[in-house]
Amino acid sequence: MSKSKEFFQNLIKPFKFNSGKDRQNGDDLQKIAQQEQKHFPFEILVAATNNFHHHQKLGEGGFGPVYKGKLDDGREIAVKKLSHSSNQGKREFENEARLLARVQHRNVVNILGYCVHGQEKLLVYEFVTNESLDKLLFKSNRKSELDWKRRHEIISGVARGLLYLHEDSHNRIIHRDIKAGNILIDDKWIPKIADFGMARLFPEDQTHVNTRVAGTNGYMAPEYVMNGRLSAKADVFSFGVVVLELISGQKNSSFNLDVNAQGLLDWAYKLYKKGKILEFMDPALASSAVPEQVAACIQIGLLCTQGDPQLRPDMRRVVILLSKRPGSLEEPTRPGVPGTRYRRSRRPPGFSSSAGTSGLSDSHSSGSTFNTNTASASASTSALASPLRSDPHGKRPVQS
Ligand SMILES: Nc1ncnc2c1ncn2[C@@H]1O[C@H](COP(=O)(O)OP(=O)(O)OP(=O)(O)O)[C@@H](O)[C@H]1O
Repeated sequence: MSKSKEFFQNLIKPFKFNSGKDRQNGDDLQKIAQQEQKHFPFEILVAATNNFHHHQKLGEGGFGPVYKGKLDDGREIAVKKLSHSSNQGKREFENEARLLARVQHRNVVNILGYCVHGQEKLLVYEFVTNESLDKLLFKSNRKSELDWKRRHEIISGVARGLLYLHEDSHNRIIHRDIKAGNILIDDKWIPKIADFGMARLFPEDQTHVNTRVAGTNGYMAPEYVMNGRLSAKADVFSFGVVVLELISGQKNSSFNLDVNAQGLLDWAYKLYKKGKILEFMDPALASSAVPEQVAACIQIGLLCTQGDPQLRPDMRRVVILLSKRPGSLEEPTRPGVPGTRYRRSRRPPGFSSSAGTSGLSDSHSSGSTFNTNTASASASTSALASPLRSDPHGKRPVQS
């Protein structure tokens, strides 16, 4: 081969594939290489977010602020700066973040990587274009875009994502905080579960297992609230609440449609018992609903929110039930009462106990679903004897 020809062949080599198989191998290798590239240099994130400019801020949740960013290659990202209350060491954080970045499913928000910079710990997510489900359903004028087909697909997608987290990912992941606000919707209306793995990144200390990472009012399974018993069935309960919210268009924690019902779940159960289940449906669904599908999904929501965790189906069964013809579903028993839980944080200096205790009965009390017995049980079983203060984000009451 002449020198000039050899030079030309070498030049085009990276772009040349002999067969489809070669191309696929090339693509696969590139994918693997990309997946292994989990660490993001801090400067890249600074550049991507315009130095974490407040205009780039998407919001701030219980674990810290989230910023929108754009990488040099054009990819849009969401960067979560974890709050300093995560006392995890650098090595431990990196290990966990690397594991979490391997969690990949079309119904789970992908973690692209992580960054540690001094005290700062950051997680880099794929950016999900549309709003979160709670904004679409409860806070915007876009609710009409959620017709029955979309709501049904969201229910099925979240069920599959949760099944993956519970059973199919390399590590069994219990989410702990399934709620409409943690379901992001992409531009194709595909639901993606956000905020998984926080329990791993914010580990508990020996004496207060299960108390720092708490769920959100109106979604937490009673057994988790009462005695900190956390299992995949607690996620199933929260999933059931999301299903019932999605079908009724009502937020559980502020439900007030029926004074005779203790809350959204109780309302659904009563209507079910009276054979009037379709009255539970959001009137906005009237023109798009498939009545037997709606009735089946409400029944599945009720099965998931049963008080006894043993009776709740696991997510594998839920996925099967969602694809089944209605009529062959089990009879749900009475739903559990979701409750409020308190998480620990460091006591601020000079914090008075009388100020804190008001947290027990304040606006975090989950509306009509809050149960004071639950609060006291929670207080006695989860080392909650010390004072309480409000979560700055108004969602999770925090124990001081
Ligand atoms: N990957 C993402 N793509 C697009 N927006 C995101 C992404 N992750 C988070 N957000 C947005 O950032 C904001 C803050 O999210 P975050 O999950 O931290 O808190 P939250 O859901 O508001 O509260 P909580 O911590 O109680 O769950 C929300 O508006 C959320 O929709």
